Amino acid sequence: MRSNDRTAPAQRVGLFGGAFDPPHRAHRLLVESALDALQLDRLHILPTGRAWHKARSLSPAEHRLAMCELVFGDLARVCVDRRENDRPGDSYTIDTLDELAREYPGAELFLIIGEDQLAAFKTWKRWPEVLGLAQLVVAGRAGFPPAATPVYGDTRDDSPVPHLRLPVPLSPISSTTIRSMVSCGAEPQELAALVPEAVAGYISTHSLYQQPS
Ligand SMILES: Nc1ncnc2c1ncn2[C@@H]1O[C@H](COP(=O)(O)OP(=O)(O)OP(=O)(O)O)[C@@H](O)[C@H]1O
Ligand SMILES: O=C(O)c1ccc[n+]([C@@H]2O[C@H](COP(=O)([O-])O)[C@@H](O)[C@H]2O)c1
Repeated sequence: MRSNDRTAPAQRVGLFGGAFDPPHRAHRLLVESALDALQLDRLHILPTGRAWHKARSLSPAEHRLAMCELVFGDLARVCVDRRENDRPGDSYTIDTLDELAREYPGAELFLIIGEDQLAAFKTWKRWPEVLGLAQLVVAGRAGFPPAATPVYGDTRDDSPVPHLRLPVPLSPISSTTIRSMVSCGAEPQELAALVPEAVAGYISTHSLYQQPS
């Protein structure tokens, strides 16, 4: 099929952003599930540059990018995309979506987030425009009750945000737990259920997360 063939199906492009400080096994599971369930042609992993919405400062970008390569680098159709770290100022998803919509004209964009971010979604910059550019795809998260199902035509301020659900088992893993275990002296092998061995080794080699955060 020629690339300018009008009958060619639209490309399906996923975005998965996060602090990834560090990336962990639940992130990897979400990505595998999204590639499969959404039949994505491409999935951009987007480590946050400046997280305006987080109280703590993130670890240096080069460490988080390197750990993302260790977690996701072997997956076909997936790229670790550093653009939010190269852009000056706070990181906003709408800016990334604007860019990717231009880079993939006519593509269907899917924005993958966890239940905790869905709950905060109406605090995001220009969130109605985010919904105009991408389909939200939500993974349930242990400790966060599933959001209500949106009702077509409901325009109340507190109406549920339209989204698809990702069929992924609930996982209690968080980067916070990993940082806290490391700062309390956990050995790399004690992190085996939470991060791939290569990431546990990277954290240890670079002495990350030695102080409580
Ligand atoms: N266990 C999980 N289940 C479902 N979604 C998750 C899980 N962990 C992270 N996510 C989602 O992955 C994205 C990136 O998350 P992030 O890098 O902030 O990890 P985190 O574990 O939430 O980190 P932290 O504990 O530092 O807040 C977010 O959309 C978040 O909701
Ligand atoms: O654009 C926004 O205003 C916005 C507000 C909060 C979170 N986000 C994005 O949501 C993604 C997950 O955020 P977090 O805090 O769970 O790592 C990440 O890509 C953030 O940049 C984006």
